[in-house]
Amino acid sequence: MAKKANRSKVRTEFKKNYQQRKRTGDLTRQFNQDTLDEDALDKRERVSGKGEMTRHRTVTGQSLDGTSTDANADIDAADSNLRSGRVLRVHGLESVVRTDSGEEYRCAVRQVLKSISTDQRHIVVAGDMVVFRPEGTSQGIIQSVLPRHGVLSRTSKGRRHVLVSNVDLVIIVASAGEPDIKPHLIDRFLVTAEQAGLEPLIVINKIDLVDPTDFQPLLGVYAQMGYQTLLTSAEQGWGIDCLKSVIRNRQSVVTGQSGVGKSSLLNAIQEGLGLRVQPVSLENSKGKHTTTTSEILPLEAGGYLIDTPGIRQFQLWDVISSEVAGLFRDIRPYVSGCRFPDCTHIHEVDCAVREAVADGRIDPRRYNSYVHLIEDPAASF
Ligand SMILES: Nc1nc2c(ncn2[C@@H]2O[C@H](COP(=O)(O)OP(=O)(O)OP(=O)(O)O)[C@@H](O)[C@H]2O)c(=O)[nH]1
Ligand SMILES: [Zn+2]
Repeated sequence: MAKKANRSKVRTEFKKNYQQRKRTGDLTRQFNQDTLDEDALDKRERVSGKGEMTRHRTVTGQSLDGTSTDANADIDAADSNLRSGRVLRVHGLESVVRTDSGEEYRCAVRQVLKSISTDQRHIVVAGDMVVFRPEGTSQGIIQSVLPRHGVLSRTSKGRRHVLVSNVDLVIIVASAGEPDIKPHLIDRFLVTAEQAGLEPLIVINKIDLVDPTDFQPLLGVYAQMGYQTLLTSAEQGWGIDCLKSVIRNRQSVVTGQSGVGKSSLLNAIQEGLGLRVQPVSLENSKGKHTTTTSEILPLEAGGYLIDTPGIRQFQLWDVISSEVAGLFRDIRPYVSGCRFPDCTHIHEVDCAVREAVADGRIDPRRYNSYVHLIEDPAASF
């Protein structure tokens, strides 16, 4: 009975969303509020850039399509006192910025930047590329935030909260045992990565606890969809070199349930990354959240790793149910074959998705993940 009521709720939501998008002629757009918001912020920035902000505007404008090196060159031309760098972490009003040459500055945010943001918490986030004016050898003032890509965010109490920016790889860590693998949770993280337009890498850690061949069928399904997969043991050092080579020179975010070995993997990748590792709680085998602050960790081999506690629980993410099918790579190709354009692929007749499940073209376990995600988007694990 409760399930029936839930299905009808899901259907109503689908319809509402479909109709709204139809009205706005926006049926093909992937949900990417982040980009829109960044554009809006950028516009506000340019408007308020008149007069006092002229030099800042020049720097930002010239850096729009530039890499950090280009940005540096532009800045040198405009003002030799300005430097660029990446925000490693934000502590209240202070951000720690690292330059390309590895120097770190503790920076405040320029007052005018604060006034153009509707939510002051979002002016600067970990991962941002910023232009700052050094004051002394270790302090500075952030003048501008360069345009972001690969933004991960969540909505809390109706407000968007950017967790990290400029990400290009999401490492989804699961464990082969202790805690047991949860393919549904991997699928949820995959949907999140697809939604944000980021490349995912699926890592199954603690492979020392099981027979690796047990995982071949599961990994085969993911590989068939074009996802990169990797078996590791942080404890035994297995698969670590491979992981290192995949993440070299990229900015990767580490995600996954508590206790799967994220911190252990980071420590195995690079000694002294300094993350705390605690034994999995004996009572429930779920592990404790021992990592508490967001941080971009520079890698000796090049690139950055991001450990962000806020993205560990899927329910923190915004996923619009009518768009979920399009975020499942294996379900997406069938969606256009359904009789009803607002098909939920759960109970409708002439549903191309359900037909593909019935004759084995879609893995039934993946389809179950889809149904769970639609019926219980806020499921906790
Ligand atoms: N057997 C085995 N145990 C591992 C492995 N990797 C990590 N562990 C253990 O799993 C437990 C949890 O590891 P963490 O690295 O703290 O896990 P986490 O994902 O960072 O946990 P949170 O910080 O709570 O999110 C620790 O007791 C580790 O020693 C592995 O490859 N094999
Ligand atoms: Zn359908």
